Amino acid sequence: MSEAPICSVRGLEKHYPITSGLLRREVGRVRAVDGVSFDIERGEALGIVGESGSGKTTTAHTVLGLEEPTAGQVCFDGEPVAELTGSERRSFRRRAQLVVQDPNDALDPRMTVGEAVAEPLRIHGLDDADRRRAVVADVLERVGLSRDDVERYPHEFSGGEKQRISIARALVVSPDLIVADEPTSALDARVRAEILDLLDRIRREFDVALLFVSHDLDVVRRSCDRVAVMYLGEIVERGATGDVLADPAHPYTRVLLSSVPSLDPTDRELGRPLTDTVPDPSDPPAGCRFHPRCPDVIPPDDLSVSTETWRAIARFRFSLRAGELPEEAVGAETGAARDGERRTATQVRRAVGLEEELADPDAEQAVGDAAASLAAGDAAAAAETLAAAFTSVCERETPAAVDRPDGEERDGAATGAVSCLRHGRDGGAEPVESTGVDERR
Ligand SMILES: Nc1ncnc2c1ncn2[C@@H]1O[C@H](COP(=O)(O)OP(=O)(O)OP(=O)(O)O)[C@@H](O)[C@H]1O
Repeated sequence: MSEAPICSVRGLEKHYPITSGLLRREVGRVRAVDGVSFDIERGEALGIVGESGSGKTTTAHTVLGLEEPTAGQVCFDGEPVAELTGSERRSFRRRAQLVVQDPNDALDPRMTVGEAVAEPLRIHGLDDADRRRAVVADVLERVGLSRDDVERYPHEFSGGEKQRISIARALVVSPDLIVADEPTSALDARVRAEILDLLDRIRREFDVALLFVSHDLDVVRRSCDRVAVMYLGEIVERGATGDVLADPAHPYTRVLLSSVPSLDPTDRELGRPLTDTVPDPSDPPAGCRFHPRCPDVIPPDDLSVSTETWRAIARFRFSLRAGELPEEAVGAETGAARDGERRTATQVRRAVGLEEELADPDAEQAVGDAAASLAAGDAAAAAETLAAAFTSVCERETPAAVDRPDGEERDGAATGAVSCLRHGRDGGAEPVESTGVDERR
């Protein structure tokens, strides 16, 4: 593709200050978006996918200029958005439109459909009322409504129809980019499919680019040419949708995929995160931000246990830190044991799946000590022992984005990238594909 992208995002950051006291002194920052880069080509559909709180909406709003970036740059049609003034800024506001999840947020209940869809035209300078009426009637038909709907009010329409009206409002000013933030999550499956079909048709008919923000991989699979996967304010993997979903290179992408109910149980188990708690974006984990949840977290070089055992150790360590240990593993003094009885170290080890003696003597010593500390109610000592004995490179090194292993090339450049230390390290470990095989003894 030789034409410059319609939108180009580089090193984008959006941090929200956390303040305290009367003087509202800054005591921290929510790193909602933390160094994100991507391009949206003209006429393509790019999906941003990730769990709640990963920074998708903040990215979308910052792209549209609704939020000011803390750092980094958004260029629209080659121009830095932050530097646009006057008519250029107005033109950007027309050319980049937003469709939100709940159409009720976009529609004034006191305005007729005709008024609602005509409003952006008026704001952007189409003063001729007859012309406006003609354009509105045409757009309503293009989104699957009737030109006779102009006199009706939003409450007379179903959820799906209201979303069509809000799409008509975006489309009426002939944008080059529509940012659709969870456009179908409030709709039932049948209507969702209809709205996705509509957006797809609009993209082709009007050659408008779409930025889809969604937590739903099925939406992305269905509607997007390319996908960027976000976790805790960062893009961890991006590439052609087919490549990324068929062969995810980042463990987080596998975790997201494994939450899709249609997968077979083996795939689902492979993508099970070590812990469920998403860390606070004001205090993200060091190194790879996903490491405390990552089922493929890299073991210490000198550890000689099976992959399965390493996973159990890592789960023990990070669940303890996240406060997610099973009740059976928690000593009475920590206040969480149901029966108020003290646990034995053996019971703790059984509860975390490490009851058998480990072949590696150092690992055995550390797990035994940690279990004993926990049984005695000293969770802090247990956490310290595990952290000292089982430090992963994933918490020391921040992964750089490297080409996806099987990424196709376009114009000589790889189309996909992954930020995971399992890829691209010199002699680095390959992604873990199997469970239960003792690979390290
Ligand atoms: N105005 C704000 N002030 C402080 N923190 C914010 C603000 N807006 C968002 N955040 C925080 O930034 C992080 C990213 O939020 P964002 O809404 O962008 O995520 P998301 O991936 O779109 O999630 P969701 O799907 O739940 O909307 C969250 O931790 C959120 O609490």
